[in-house]
Amino acid sequence: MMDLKYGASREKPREDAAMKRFRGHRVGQFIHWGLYALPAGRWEGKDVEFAAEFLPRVAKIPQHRWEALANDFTLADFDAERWADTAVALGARYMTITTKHHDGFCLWPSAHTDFHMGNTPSGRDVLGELVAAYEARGIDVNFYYSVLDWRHPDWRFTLENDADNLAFARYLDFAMKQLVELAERYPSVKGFWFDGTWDESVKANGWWTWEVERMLKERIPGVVVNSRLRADDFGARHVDSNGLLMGDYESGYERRLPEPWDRSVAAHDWEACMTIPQASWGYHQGPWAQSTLKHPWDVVDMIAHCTSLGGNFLLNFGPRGDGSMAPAEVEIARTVGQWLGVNGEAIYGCGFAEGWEYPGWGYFTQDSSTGQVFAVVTREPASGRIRLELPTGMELVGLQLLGSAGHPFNEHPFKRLAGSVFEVDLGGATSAGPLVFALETGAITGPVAEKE
Ligand SMILES: COc1ccc([C@H]2[C@H](O)[C@H](O)[C@H](C)N2C)cc1
Repeated sequence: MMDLKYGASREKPREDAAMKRFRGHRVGQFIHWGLYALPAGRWEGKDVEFAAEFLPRVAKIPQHRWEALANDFTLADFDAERWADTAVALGARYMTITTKHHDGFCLWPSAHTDFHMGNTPSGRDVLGELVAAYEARGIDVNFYYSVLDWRHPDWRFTLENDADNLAFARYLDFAMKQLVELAERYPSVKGFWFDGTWDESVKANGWWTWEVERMLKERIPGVVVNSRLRADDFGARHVDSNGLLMGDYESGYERRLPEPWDRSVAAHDWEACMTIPQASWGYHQGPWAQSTLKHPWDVVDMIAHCTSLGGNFLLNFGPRGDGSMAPAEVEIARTVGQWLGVNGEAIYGCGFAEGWEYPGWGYFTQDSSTGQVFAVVTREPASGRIRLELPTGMELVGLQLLGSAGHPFNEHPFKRLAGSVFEVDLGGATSAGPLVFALETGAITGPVAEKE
């Protein structure tokens, strides 16, 4: 093991109450909102693909024209209560909001820049309104903060000379001041989601990333920080040069999940973040985005996939320029939330089911406190039957289809194929969306007649 000054803070996952709470949430609402929601991927009458929040870079928009958007950011239809209601509808237990994205615009009245909400027509403190509305509903709030800042004069992608080093030192000082400001203004925030840390300039300043994590944890005990913030003494990111995870959970899964399903992922805490369109985080009005919205059952499959490997799933919403949520995204939230309303006991507070192999037709999840195992069937075989392979020596005693109150364990048709292998006929089971069974199991006590 190398002796690192700015490496991982621990070798094992955090087991304190705040981390257990974050881990048990399993489902979060990501929100990307800023000036980019106004053009929404269209500039000078032309749709620009792959560019909602990236529009200023992709369309090479002059800085002064981008900054002028602040004058149109009227928040005419922004209502934090309605946003929070969308999170409730989704069944989200936490929300992560872009306080400042790569363009440098701040959703709070920062004292350290002029590019913020205070210099817009409404002057409203968007972050303050959101924290109040979400916490009133018992939903934890986390802050996304982009270290990358395209607007700030002292930002550097690389450090070529002393002048660059001096400028970037000023930038890191500015960013630290903004992070202290966020921690002081909104002390109830539960986590920080850092982004924009892939450039050489940041990787060469692992000490700063270590200092940021230390400062936040000093000011907000229990606060949860993602792995994207951290670089170690040698510029290694997420995982330090000794192979240990930095930050409190791995956050490299962006618009992808662990494929193939691999139990080793369950060794540490992690979170996958996902867009509803194929690839747009900010609202993009064009068919490039709007024709690629995920189906609610795709989202349910991803939620169960993450839970089965002990990870959280953060589904992104891109509100429109006027502050209204996009109706199509709200509809998806409602459908997923209705499914979670019936089947959430297989997700919330659940994780990796030790000893259960990946079944192919869906996922096994296990309640971390009761040990109850669930089968989430997201890819029903054409045969209408699933092969249920229990850990060796275990007996399937019965199974309960969630949401079918009164459906006693033993009624559902299943038969033993061999030893601890059973087949369940899904035939009669009906449910809105993927089926979930609570499994009642026991130890095999006597000889088992093997099927010929
Ligand atoms: C391909 O390079 C990317 C892709 C996504 C990102 C940003 C997105 O704007 C969004 O904030 C996502 C979470 N982040 C990684 C940055 C660089």
